[in-house]
Order: sequence, then C-alpha cells, then structure tokens
Amino acid sequence: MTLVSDETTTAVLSGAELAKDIRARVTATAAELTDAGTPPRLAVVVATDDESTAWYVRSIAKAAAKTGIRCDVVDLGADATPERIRGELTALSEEPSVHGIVLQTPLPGGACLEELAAAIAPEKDVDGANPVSLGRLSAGLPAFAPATAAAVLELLDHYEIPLSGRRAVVVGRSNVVGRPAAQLLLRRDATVTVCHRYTRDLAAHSRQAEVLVVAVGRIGLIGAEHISPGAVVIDVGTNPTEDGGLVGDVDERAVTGLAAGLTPVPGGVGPVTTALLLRHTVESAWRSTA
Ligand SMILES: NC(=O)C1=CN([C@@H]2O[C@H](COP(=O)(O)OP(=O)(O)OC[C@H]3O[C@@H](n4cnc5c(N)ncnc54)[C@H](OP(=O)(O)O)[C@@H]3O)[C@@H](O)[C@H]2O)C=CC1
Ligand SMILES: Nc1nc(=O)c2c([nH]1)NC[C@@H]1CN(c3ccc(C(=O)N[C@@H](CCC(=O)O)C(=O)O)cc3)C=[N+]21
Repeated sequence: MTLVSDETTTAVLSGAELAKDIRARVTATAAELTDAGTPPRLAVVVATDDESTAWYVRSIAKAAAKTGIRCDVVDLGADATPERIRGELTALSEEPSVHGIVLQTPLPGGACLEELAAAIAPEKDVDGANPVSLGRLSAGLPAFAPATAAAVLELLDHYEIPLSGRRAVVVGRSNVVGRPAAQLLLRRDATVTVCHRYTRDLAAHSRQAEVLVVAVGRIGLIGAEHISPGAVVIDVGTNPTEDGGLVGDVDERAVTGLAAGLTPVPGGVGPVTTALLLRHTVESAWRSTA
C-alpha cells in the first residue's frame, strides 16, 4: 500500500474571466472607432436550422451588442443555394461599412465551407475560413486565424503554459479548429502531432503530449489512459447531452488528478471564441481606417 499519493491537483483553466477581459478591451476600442466615425460592424451569415448554431449566433449577437459592435445576422434559411450564399458573402465583402463576415456551419446540402468562404474578402475574414487566410496562416504570414483555434492559444498564453520546444498533440484536423490550432502551435515552436479518424492507437500519441488539444465532437473520447501525468488539456469539444447540458470530449472525472490543467465545458474555449471574433472585428475596422 502506498502512503504517498502521486495525485496532481488539476487546475480548472476557465475561459470566462479571460473572455470578460477581452470584451472589456474590445468595448474600449469599439467606442474609439465609433467616435472616429467608423462604427465596427460584423455580419453573421446563417443557412441552417441547427439549434446549437442558433445558440452560438445569439451569443455572438448579444456579446456584440454589449461591446458596441453592430451585428447583423443574415439568415438565408436552411434551403439556401450555394449561389445565394456566395452572392451574399460577395455583397458583404463589397460593403465598406462591414468589417467582419462569418459564415456559420453546418451548411445546407453539404455545401463546402472552404469553397464558399473564398467569397469572403480576406481582410474581413474574422473567422479565418477563406482558404487564402488558412494558407497565409500555414505560411506564417499575417491572417485572421479561425476564432476557435485562436482561443486555444489565447487560453494557453493566459495561463502561461510554455509552448516552445514542447510536445503538443492536436486531436482533430478540421479547418475550423484542429488544423489551424496545429499551425498556431507550430508557429510557437511546439513539436506538433495531429491525430484524426485514421490514427492508429490514439492513446499512444496523446500520451506523448505535454499540451493536448482535443477537437473532435465525441463524448468521452479522452480518458485517463490518453494522458500523461502533468499534461495540460484543452477541450474544444461541445456535445449536447440528453438533459439539455453540454459536455466536452474529455472525461473530466477520469483526467482530474492526473492532468495539470483542463479547460471546462461549458466555460472554457467557447466564451473565448466569441470574444476573439469580436476582437478580430475591431482589428479589421481599425485597419480599414489606416
Ligand atoms: N467551443 C468552441 O468554440 C467550438 C467548439 N467546436 C466543437 O469542437 C468539436 C470539433 O469541431 P469541428 O472541428 O468543427 O468538427 P469536425 O467534425 O469538422 O471535425 C472532427 C475531427 O475529428 C476527427 N475525428 C473523428 N473521430 C475521431 C476519432 N475517433 N479519433 C480521432 N479523431 C477523430 C475527424 O477526423 P477526420 O478528419 O479523419 O474525419 C475530424 O478531423 C465539436 O464538438 C464542435 O462542436 C467547434 C467549433 C467551436
Ligand atoms: N464557421 C464556424 N465557426 C465556428 O466557430 C462555429 C461554427 N461555424 N459552427 C458552430 C460551432 C460551434 N461553436 C461554438 C462556439 C462557442 C460556444 C460556447 O461559447 N459555448 C458555451 C456554452 C453553451 C451552452 O451552455 O449551451 C461554453 O462553452 O461555455 C459553443 C459553440 C462555434 N462554431
């Protein structure tokens, strides 16, 4: 029997306070811009009936209103054609008073986000969805990163998690989260492994991680056997539960006492994502005045 426990205290890496700080700074910048005659404006294009997307859009609109950013939700309906969506994105790209454009997923009939997002002017692409933005990110050139991927890095920096030279593992490779998160970690000199559906022995890879980012969308994907003691775990997954709640991809109970830190769901990456979308919008508005 062991008398000395090797239990680690797992820090809760909350995003709520951080998001609040970001919104406070955005509010100040938005006020300055408005005084200077450039009221920041964000357009969110929606073409789905998906309930969780609707929730996300409402939370963007609410946060925008609170920070003094005009937010137009352009609902094209779940039967919108790709041509109609592309036309709207083109019109918004040409409208000088609009500084940020987001196209929400999912899209009708399997329309391709990357292809449609090519119609978003890169300087207004505040969710980094245009392939030009994704390419610039990969090339190490300035570009807006997808807000969720940016939120992962913002949280790691806020909690002063070192990245340079450290082993980072990203689970998931979508263009919205996993892939750009991996690019951002690489840019910060982490040694990055990306896992996906065809990865053999996920646990063998994820156990190597000093920083583990999980963005899959599967309840309980990551358990105790997937992490090494002392790892910092960023749980991006948001999975609705039967009782109307929301859980991540990480089995919180299993990794508590093992991980050094874990982002909660809700209250982790999500609120920071929304705040960064707004920050990107005021950045874009600011640049438009230069
Ligand atoms: N909090 C926030 O701000 C946000 C949260 N999310 C959430 O993050 C999650 C991921 O979103 P998103 O990237 O858009 O989802 P996608 O469905 O686009 O991508 C999921 C990724 O997970 C990979 N994957 C699927 N099954 C496994 C498995 N068993 N083992 C390893 N990898 C697997 C897929 O691999 P492959 O490529 O091989 O198919 C794919 O790359 C979702 O829960 C979503 O709701 C998303 C955006 C914002
Ligand atoms: N082009 C595109 N970019 C996206 O970033 C994108 C998208 N499409 N489609 C939908 C998903 C989903 N998503 C969320 C963002 C924040 C929360 C969030 O803040 N959630 C709260 C809780 C919500 C609750 O309690 O129900 C939290 O985590 O604390 C959730 C989900 C962004 N997405």
